[in-house]
Amino acid sequence: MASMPADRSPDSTLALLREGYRFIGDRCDRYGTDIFQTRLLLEPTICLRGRPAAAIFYDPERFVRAGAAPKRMQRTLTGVGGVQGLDGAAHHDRKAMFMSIMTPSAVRQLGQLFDDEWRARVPAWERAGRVVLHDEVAPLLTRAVCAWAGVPLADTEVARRTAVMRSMIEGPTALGPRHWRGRVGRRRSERWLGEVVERARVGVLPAPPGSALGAIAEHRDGRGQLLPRRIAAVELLNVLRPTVAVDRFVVFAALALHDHPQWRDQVRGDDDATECFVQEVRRYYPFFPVAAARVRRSFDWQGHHFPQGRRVLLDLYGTNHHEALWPEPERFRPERFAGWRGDPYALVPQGGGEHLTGHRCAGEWITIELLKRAVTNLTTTMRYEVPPQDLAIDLRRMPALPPSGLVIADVRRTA
Ligand code: HEM
Repeated sequence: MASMPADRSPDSTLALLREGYRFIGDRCDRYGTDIFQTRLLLEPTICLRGRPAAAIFYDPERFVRAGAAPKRMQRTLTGVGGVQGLDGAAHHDRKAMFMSIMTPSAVRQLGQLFDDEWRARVPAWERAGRVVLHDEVAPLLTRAVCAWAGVPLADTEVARRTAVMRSMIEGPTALGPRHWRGRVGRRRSERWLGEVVERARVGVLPAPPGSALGAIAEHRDGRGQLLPRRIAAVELLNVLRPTVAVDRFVVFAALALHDHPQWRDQVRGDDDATECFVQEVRRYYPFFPVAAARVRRSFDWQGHHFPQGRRVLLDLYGTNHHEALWPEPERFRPERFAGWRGDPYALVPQGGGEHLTGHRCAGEWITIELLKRAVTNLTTTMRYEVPPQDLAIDLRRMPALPPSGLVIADVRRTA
């Protein structure tokens, strides 16, 4: 059995928080491998990156998710009892519920709602002189996804609910008050959505057919049981929260248009080019650093032993920037996706493998649709300036974003 390179430090949790997205990649480069062992949160952990690694990581015969996610992540970002921590038949059943919502027409409908919100907001941006795109896009997504999901939302609630969902996204890696805001935000949101589910179940709030609320409130598990109210709330939040988080990708897309202005013309009126651009945004910019799992039963792979129960991290960012998969990985080149046939283990910003049978993100098609709408709006329905500001992305900060949130100025409608 080959010996696995190992970090010397007794625990590397602080190094991971300090080094951020490059924590695994830098060590792999240093050791000249795509696998090494370290200790995180005082537990031995195997870190992997690259395509072959992604292919085993997303093999449900080899890995399980139960007990893989750290508590601080569950208490802020994902919740307890949701689809992310399920395995086997329970996971298939719950995941089928999510995927039933993601029909092509439903995805388009959400795109249209976002588009309508965007266009309705442009006059306010014209009047404002300058706005922070990150702050502006999130409420549009909150409104669109709540309307789409069948969750009532008064105008007066939009800002608060948006802020709370953001706090959950920043919670897992934050320390002190920012982390606690994430926990409180999750508790409040689960209470709110638990009530919404209850009202749908008793018929006070009829859920539109095919809506996320309808699918989740009425879902019955393998034993014919409705989901407990809190779990239903966790799952409804699993639709709302990540949709609002698409705001970060929208900021990255706007940044890419700013840094590579030749793409403004290329994407205009060209759906294929827009898709290539959006895929490159998802590959290039940092979002989720890693995915976590545990070894189901001991096995050997590429001469290395994986003992049962061992925690394993797959470097999503590092796989998206792996030289063997992506020539010149540190260059933003949307043309690399022209004619791309897809590869479930190469482009993994939202996880890899299969949507239905594995833990790949349920909202990938939604993300692509919303990003395409945003790129089209940024290039065809308005023009704007990007004043001097700090747009540097610090890969040590998770989740990453340009510090300015991307300020745009002198917005004018063009369509
Ligand atoms: C903002 C962009 C998004 C990113 C970067 C993202 C990323 C991810 C990642 C990395 C995973 C975990 C994969 C794994 O465990 O191996 C995941 C899972 C998931 N995502 Fe997303 N996601 C996004 C948007 C969405 C949207 C829009 C939705 C729903 C509307 C969504 C719903 C889910 C669900 C339900 C899961 C759990 C799937 C499972 O465990 O089977 N995500 N996402």
